[in-house]
Amino acid sequence: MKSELFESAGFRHSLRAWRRKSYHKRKPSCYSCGVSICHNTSANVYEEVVHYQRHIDDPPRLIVLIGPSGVGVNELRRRLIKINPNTYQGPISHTTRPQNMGEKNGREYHYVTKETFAYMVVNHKFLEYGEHNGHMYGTSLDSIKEVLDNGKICVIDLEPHCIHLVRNKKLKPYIIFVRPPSPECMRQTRKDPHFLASSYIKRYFHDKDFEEIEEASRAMEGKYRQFFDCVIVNDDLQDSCMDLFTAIQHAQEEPQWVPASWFAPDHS
Ligand SMILES: Nc1ncnc2c1ncn2[C@@H]1O[C@H](COP(=O)(O)OP(=O)(O)OP(=O)(O)O)[C@@H](O)[C@H]1O
Repeated sequence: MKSELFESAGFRHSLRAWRRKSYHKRKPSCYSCGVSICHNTSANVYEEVVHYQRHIDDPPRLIVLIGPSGVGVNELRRRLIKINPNTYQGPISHTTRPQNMGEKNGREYHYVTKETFAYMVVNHKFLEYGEHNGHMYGTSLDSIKEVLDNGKICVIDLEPHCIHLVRNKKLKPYIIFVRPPSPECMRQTRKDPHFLASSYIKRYFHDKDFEEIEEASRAMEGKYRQFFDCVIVNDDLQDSCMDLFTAIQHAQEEPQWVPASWFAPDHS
């Protein structure tokens, strides 16, 4: 749990801040294709699907949370892990920032040199990576597999243009879209919380933020809806946590529709 707290305080803000910067520059980077804007959504509306029931000996399915910035993806993920750190875990990220006193390599982060980080980038080791305050941060695919191999349910938040990087037979992701409630409901429920505004300063929500979140949500859903296994409306925080918990249990224990290609023989 400790590592998760450190991680959310440090890396999440760093990566999310970097993502925002990327939006403004209109240059999100995608490791798999190396281009600045990746449209590789593998969108196949007529995808063949089969029923899949996870076997008890199979590794847990990866849980992916997607949602517009400010909707509460990180809060839901943080609460879920905090409530049951023996069951849920986030991947340990890599960083080039120096290790602080009291931190342990592999607990808060994997601390690596700039050269090692660059090597990992070139070798497509990262699902997402970015720079913040002069240091690099990244989530490696191996760190996700490590959590799953330990029998824990790995919960990540991801930008939707990266869905195709995890949507494969090895990770068998279950993708949950976190949708905002109406702006009016957000106004009522988000009176106290602060969020990371595009100026990278934490401040109270403004009315305009709620409209922007709703707009971003609509755009995201319009483009990526076919990949979502489940939608949670984040109105009341406790209810949403419960919905998330229930959805994850369903994903792990009950039959779900998944792409038939996950069970096709390998042609290697
Ligand atoms: N259902 C809710 N009710 C009230 N406050 C909420 C709810 N969900 C999230 N919040 C609060 O809203 C703020 C923004 O949430 P969070 O940081 O999780 O957003 P996010 O989707 O991860 O976006 P970002 O990319 O900006 O970090 C936080 O202060 C969080 O505690």
